[in-house]
Amino acid sequence: MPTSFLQALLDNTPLDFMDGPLPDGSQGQMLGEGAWLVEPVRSPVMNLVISCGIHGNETAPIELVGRLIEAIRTGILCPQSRVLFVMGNLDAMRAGKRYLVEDINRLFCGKHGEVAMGAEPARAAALEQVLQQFFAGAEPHTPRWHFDLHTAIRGSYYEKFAIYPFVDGLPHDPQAVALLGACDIQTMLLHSKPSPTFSYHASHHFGAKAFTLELGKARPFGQNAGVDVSALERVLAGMIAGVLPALPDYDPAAFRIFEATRDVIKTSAQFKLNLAPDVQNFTPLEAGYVVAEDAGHRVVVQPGEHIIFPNPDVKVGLRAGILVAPAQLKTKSGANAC
Ligand SMILES: O=C(O)CCC(=O)N[C@@H](CCC(=O)O)C(=O)O
Ligand SMILES: [Zn+2]
Repeated sequence: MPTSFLQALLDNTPLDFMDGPLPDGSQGQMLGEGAWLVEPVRSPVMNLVISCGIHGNETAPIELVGRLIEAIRTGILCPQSRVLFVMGNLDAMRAGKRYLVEDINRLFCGKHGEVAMGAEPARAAALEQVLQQFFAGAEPHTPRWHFDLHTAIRGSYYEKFAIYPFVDGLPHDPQAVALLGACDIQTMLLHSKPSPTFSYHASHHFGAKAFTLELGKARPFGQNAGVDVSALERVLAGMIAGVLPALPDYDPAAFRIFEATRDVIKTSAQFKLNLAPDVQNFTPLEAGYVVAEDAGHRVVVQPGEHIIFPNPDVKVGLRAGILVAPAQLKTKSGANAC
């Protein structure tokens, strides 16, 4: 058995050993750099995208995906689903950085065409193409899922949480939330508008049930034992093998649901975030507090708002945090698009 997929990818050595038949007869095929397609022998139960490394220093998800890939390559895991594994920002992964010039999770839904040309906009465009190719090959009426695995820059009140993208005005699906519960993820942020992220792209353009999962705090390779991703790994392995776990009905008491109330946008170089560097994700803020100040305006906290992803170091024009508030799963409509 040659070296692991992940090691070869990080070392930038040839990956031709990933093309061809797998121990159970499934077929593996590289669809470009860092994107591995697995086609099962029989008609696939579902279409499943598992991505990681969209931010290069978020290593716990990269290690998890590496383990799933090796389980398939060694015949321990026999795919009954079509699976696309995506390693996102390869240059940043190799450099151990979130990104080099552009955050590619701000460049999907075509936003890569609105920034200066470079390796990261090109990578976002290439990943859009890979998703297009993958879903074009999906059999009609087979379920489509996308799990985009991340870790957060900061610590969080709730170590693991999911971001469920806006579903273009459709209700967020309680059964999908119940599935995340089976992954030991009980905290959900429901987005209420389109975003230029990989998961929203898969949801909006290809109708996948898509999530961004935050799995603890970003740490270097080999230092992720502190976060327990075993339940998620079991569920993903099951889905690869064509099985969804038996799900109880959605129980509101079992989940902490938050809704995004608004993004805090950095609109100028004068932007100032009035939060300590160690403030955790989901910290409740006092109503009336000026959480951010920028050229010509102040962001004043409304009752019930909490902060996640506070980051004053983003580029001007980008999100420097999200204000969220406790919510219920809703069934509202009002379509929109990215
Ligand atoms: O910890 C942080 O500040 C960012 C962690 C992260 O990468 N989160 C994703 C969330 C994507 C979404 O809002 O759907 C991101 O910022 O891209
Ligand atoms: Zn991330």
